[in-house]
Amino acid sequence: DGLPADFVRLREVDPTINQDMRYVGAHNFVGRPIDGYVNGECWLTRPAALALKGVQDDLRALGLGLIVFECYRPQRAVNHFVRWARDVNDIVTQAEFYPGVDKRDLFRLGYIAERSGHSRGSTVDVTLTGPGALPAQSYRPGQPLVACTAPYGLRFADGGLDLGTGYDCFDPLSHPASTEVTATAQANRKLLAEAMAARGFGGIPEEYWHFTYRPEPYPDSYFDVPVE
Ligand SMILES: C[C@@H](N)C(=O)N[C@H](C)C(=O)O
Ligand SMILES: [Zn+2]
Repeated sequence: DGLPADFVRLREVDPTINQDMRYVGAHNFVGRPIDGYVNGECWLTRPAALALKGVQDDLRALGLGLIVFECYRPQRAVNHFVRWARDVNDIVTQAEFYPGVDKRDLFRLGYIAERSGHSRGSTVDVTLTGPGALPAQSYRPGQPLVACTAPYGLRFADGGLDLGTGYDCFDPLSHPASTEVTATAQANRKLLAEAMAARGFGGIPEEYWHFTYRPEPYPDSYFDVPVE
C-alpha cells in the first residue's frame, strides 16, 4: 500500500522551495544512501505542505526563502539509523556531523529518534536562504570533512544563511537556544523559528532545523512506505 491520499509532493505545492534531500545520497551522517529513499522527493501531508508554502510566501516578502533537507521519512530509514548507531566502530562521518559528541549518545541526547515525527508526514528539516548566503558546494564522496561546528565560511556551504552550524550537526551548538553561536546566527535562528511558528510549526530544543506542523493529520501513525 502507498501513503494516504492526502500526502503530496512539496514541489507540486510550491516549486520555489529549494530542496536538498540529504538521505537519498551519501552526504549525510551515515555517509551513504539511507534505506527507503528511492528518490529525493519531499512528501508531506497536504496541511503541512500548504503551511510550508505559507512560510515561503512570508519569507519571500523579506527577500528570503527556505531550503528543505528532509520531509516524510519511512520507518525503514529510521531503522537504518538505529543499525548505524549500533555499529560504534563506524565513525567515518564523525569529523563533519558529530565532531564533539560520542556516537553512542546521539539517540539519548535527542539528535535522532527511534520513532520520528518525520514518519508521521508533517515534520520537516529546513534552513533559511537569501542574499548573502554562500553558494552551495557540491559534495564529492571522499572529500575532506570539515566540522559542522566550524565558522560559516569554513564548514560545508549548503546554500543557506549562517544559522550557526550545518544541517544535521549533532552538537550543543545546534540547540536553537544556544548563545554560543554568533549574533547573526542567533538572529537567523529566531527569524526561522518565528516564520515557522507563524504558520503552525513548532521546533525541538536540540535542532534549530527540525519543525512539526500541528495539528498533525496523523499524530499516531508511523508510515513505512518508501519515498518515490
Ligand atoms: C536526524 C535528524 N535530521 C532528525 O530529524 N532528528 C529528529 C530528532 C528525528 O529523528 O526525528
Ligand atoms: Zn528532523
